[in-house]
Amino acid sequence: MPRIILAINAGSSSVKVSVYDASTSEPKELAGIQVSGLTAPPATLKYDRGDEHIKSKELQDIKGQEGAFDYIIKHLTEDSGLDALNHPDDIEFACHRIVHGGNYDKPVRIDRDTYHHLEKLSDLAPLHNAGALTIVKAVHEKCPKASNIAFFDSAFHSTLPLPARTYAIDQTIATRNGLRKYGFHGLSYAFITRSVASHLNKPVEKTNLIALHLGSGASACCIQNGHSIDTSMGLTPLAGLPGATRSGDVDPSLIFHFTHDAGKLSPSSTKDMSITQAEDILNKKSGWQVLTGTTDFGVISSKAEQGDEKCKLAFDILVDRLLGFVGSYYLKLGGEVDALVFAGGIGEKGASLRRAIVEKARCLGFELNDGKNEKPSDDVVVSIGKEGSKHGILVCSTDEQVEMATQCARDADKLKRPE
Ligand SMILES: Nc1ncnc2c1ncn2[C@@H]1O[C@H](COP(=O)(O)OP(=O)(O)O)[C@@H](O)[C@H]1O
Ligand SMILES: CC(=O)OP(=O)(O)O
Ligand SMILES: [Mg+2]
Repeated sequence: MPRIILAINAGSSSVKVSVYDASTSEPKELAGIQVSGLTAPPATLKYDRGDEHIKSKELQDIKGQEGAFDYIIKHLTEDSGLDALNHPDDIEFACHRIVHGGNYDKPVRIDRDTYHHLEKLSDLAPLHNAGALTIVKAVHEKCPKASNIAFFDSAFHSTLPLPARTYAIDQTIATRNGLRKYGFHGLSYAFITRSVASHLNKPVEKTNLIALHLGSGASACCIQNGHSIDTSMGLTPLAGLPGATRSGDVDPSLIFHFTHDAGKLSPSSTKDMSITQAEDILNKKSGWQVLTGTTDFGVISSKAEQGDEKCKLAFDILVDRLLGFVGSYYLKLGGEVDALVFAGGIGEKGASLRRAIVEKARCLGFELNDGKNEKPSDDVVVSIGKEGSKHGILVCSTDEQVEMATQCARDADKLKRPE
């Protein structure tokens, strides 16, 4: 029997699942399925298995994350081309990307206690945790034989030094309420660190990177000797860089001048998650969407080039904020930087954004190979730097699902539910 791992990445509006055979040491991807558009129906299906590809197929009557997961399990078990998975009982592990993991510094099997603990953290990641926990519940019901494992986006940053993780506030209250920098996108940064070290032929423990994960949510990470020593997100994924619908850093007093109702409960609160008007505005009603009318940074970049003023401002804001983190992390690494790494949808596809950043970082010894920047190859890690320049510049096709499956296969004996 093959060892089947399902790696599940539940976003606020989509559920992505990859299926792996982990019978051998490196998990092999058998299929990838994604149901998107859950907040703006009709939902759409994307499916890839070998030569079989379905793109943007409209689905009717899919309700929420649970409905999407039901559909996904049915599709996978009924696909006659996916021999290894014919029944939900064939799934040995279900790996869940949980964005906020509080003090957890490694993956854990989800039992009743961990589940309730994670429920309490939902308020701190209002776009993410509640959706992921809905899927944990669905797997528990639909795939009773699977071991449910939580992989935390915050775990990679458990190495943050005290000054980097501490806010300058009353420490009694900070400790009591767990108010510190946690940092996120850690599964992606773990994948990036492992893949880039292997590309550079260096041990992970000697690899220093400035890594940028730029997707719907965007963050930067300073990696020294393979460990996170600083990152731009904070107590919640709102801090740092702006994103699709997030403001990123603002003066903390700003919200009280924006609305008199900042502390009131937002109508988008649910029984599983309470969220204030302030959190609603800064997490869901800000960022690229309100500045330009679209969340697609590809559209923003090309309109900016054509002279659209709103898009140009949004593009320049991201460049401005990114330069702040690149400069800061360069100093924190004492200039000993193996590479500046671009990842996530915007980092991987946004040639003009990469060009704008590297032009300004030229004074630090970063130089671009323009041809490679315009058309990086499909490899997992691609160099786009000029040969002979002081520091490397890389594009990494990051993959949070592969990272979960790899860690799960490595520690399978420890993570598996006792019979
Ligand atoms: N050609 C492009 N140039 C710049 N950004 C792009 C391009 N194509 C897509 N993107 C951006 O990539 C984002 C998706 O990144 P991804 O990492 O897949 O997001 P998520 O955080 O939802 O997983 C889209 O929202 C879009 O803004
Ligand atoms: C942590 C986070 O912001 O994740 P995403 O970019 O997937 O929304
Ligand atoms: Mg993402």
